[in-house]
Amino acid sequence: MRVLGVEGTAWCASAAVFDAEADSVCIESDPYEPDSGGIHPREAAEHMGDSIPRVIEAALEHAREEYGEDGNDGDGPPVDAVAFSRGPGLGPCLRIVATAARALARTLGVPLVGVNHMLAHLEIGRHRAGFDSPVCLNASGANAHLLGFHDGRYRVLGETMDTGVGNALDKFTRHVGWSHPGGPKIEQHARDGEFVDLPYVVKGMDFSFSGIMSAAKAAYDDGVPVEDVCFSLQEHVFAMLTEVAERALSLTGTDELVLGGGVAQNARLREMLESMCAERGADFHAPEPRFLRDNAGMIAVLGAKMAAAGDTVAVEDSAIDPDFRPDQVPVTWRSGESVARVPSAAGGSDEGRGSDEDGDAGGADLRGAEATVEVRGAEVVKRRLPKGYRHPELDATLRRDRTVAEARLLAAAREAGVPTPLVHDVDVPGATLAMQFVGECDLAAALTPDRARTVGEHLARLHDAGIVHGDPTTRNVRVGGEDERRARADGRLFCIDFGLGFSSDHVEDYAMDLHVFEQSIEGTASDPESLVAAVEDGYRAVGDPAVLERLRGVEGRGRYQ
Ligand SMILES: C[C@@H](O)[C@H](NC(=O)OP(=O)(O)OC[C@H]1O[C@@H](n2cnc3c(N)ncnc32)[C@H](O)[C@@H]1O)C(=O)O
Ligand SMILES: Nc1ncnc2c1ncn2[C@@H]1O[C@H](COP(=O)(O)OP(=O)(O)OP(=O)(O)O)[C@@H](O)[C@H]1O
Ligand SMILES: [Fe+2]
Repeated sequence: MRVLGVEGTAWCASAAVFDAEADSVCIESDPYEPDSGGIHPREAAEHMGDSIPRVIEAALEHAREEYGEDGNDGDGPPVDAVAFSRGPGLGPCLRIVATAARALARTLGVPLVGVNHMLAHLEIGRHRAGFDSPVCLNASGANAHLLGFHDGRYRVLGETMDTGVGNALDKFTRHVGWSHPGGPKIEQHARDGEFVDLPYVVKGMDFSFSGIMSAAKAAYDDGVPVEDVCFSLQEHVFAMLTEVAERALSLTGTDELVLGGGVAQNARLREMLESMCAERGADFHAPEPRFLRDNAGMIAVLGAKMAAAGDTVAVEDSAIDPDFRPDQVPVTWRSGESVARVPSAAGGSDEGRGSDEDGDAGGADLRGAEATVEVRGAEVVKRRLPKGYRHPELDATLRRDRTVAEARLLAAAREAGVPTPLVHDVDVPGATLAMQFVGECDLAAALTPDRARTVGEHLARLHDAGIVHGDPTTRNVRVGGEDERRARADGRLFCIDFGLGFSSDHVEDYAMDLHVFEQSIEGTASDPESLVAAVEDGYRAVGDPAVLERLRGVEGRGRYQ
């Protein structure tokens, strides 16, 4: 099968021919380079209008040369299908691409395939790596998210709560007066920079860039050398992405990671992800740069997989969608394998090395994304080990602050009526906590609507006491055993791992906490709807209804800016 792909969601007018038998891709691209400022939608659309016909003609010319005027067999078109980026992206650009693709498919008499641009960024990595079911990190201009395949769809495991990662970097370089795109200039200047402290914001597997970008601009305005700001921006922003990618690998029990998107051309980001994967024994793949930035090669490759599965679209149904989300796409081209296996009953953590089947892990070492947890009889010792991918200063700060926060909030939560393990000892310089062993397995291994409801109640109690958990997932709740159930009628559910927690009286922070918990259910459970409804019932019964209202707003926030 041979497919001609067309791309033009924002800045890159591109056409490509993918030959599936030879696994070869020929890409013709023409980038739009704004004279000043960022991407202007009208100028970008004008660029598409001029360039799309040209790049299509060049790609077709290549196909004719390679495969003969009428294809190999002498009587057919040179390609078997035309695939195009249907969204997300800038409406005026998408419309031009779609019009050209429809006309071409009609002229050649071949089917049309409508491709989700974000899935193309990730499928190209899976295709090139030959991985089966990896966690996918997309680091592009307008987006940043983690996806895992589960039950016929790519689920969003985590994402930016405000701007895309490339757009965030570009905003800083515009402030400094550098031309678009800013990412490569940040990378160059970072080579001569030194570390300065900037905000670092992750919430479960979600993250946000607005705080760090404001701080970076303010630092520059205050006279901090621009090289230092660039260096530190990279160290913070990419460490955030690496941390959430590691958490996604840990939560889903996956040992393959692929990277996609234009920011993935940055060597420091790739180095951090590579180092994180090596430390935990996972495989990492980032495709070559021509497949990372926007390009039609990735559209043609995914288009071919879709066409082979019969997933084509009639012209009258081929409307573009500027807000097309990756989790909206029914995945027709993959079989049933899932990234997100529900962890085994044995504690639920990575491998649970040495733990026995019922999770009563005498002497065993468990491993979360951040820490190792050593079980010593009725006690566990949790150590936040240094992360080699992080800058040493950032690493030391995060390990210290999280250890202190966890000890403080475990006690505060218990006072607020939420069961937590008792802290026995805190060693701040060693980033180590000794605490009571609780529960017999993680909630991920024993999730029921009743338990989901109880977690909703727990979160409401925490929030009423001004506590934000910061990372409430089904792995950070432990399910009480028989003894604990007998001792308390409610069958205890213990909240653990308050390392990302903080005190706050903002409804927004509480809604975000609920969002993180619901996302952890949606990413891994087979019947998420009833479980999510149960969480919200529990929350409503105990907590402030304004938080549930705000949750609806959080869910739709800032995904394609
Ligand atoms: C919807 C679609 O139009 C959009 N495309 C897009 O954002 O173009 P992409 O090629 O994936 O990424 C461009 C971004 O990638 C950044 N970038 C390029 N080279 C970089 C580098 N060496 N370091 C950091 N950022 C870099 C640029 O600054 C720019 O923000 C998207 O995929 O989100
Ligand atoms: N007090 C405890 N009692 C019993 N098991 C525990 C306790 N604390 C941690 N564990 C086990 O160890 C695992 C990892 O612990 P924890 O979540 O605190 O580490 P982490 O590295 O911060 O994890 P992550 O960042 O992946 O959520 C938990 O999922 C749980 O199975
Ligand atoms: Fe892109």
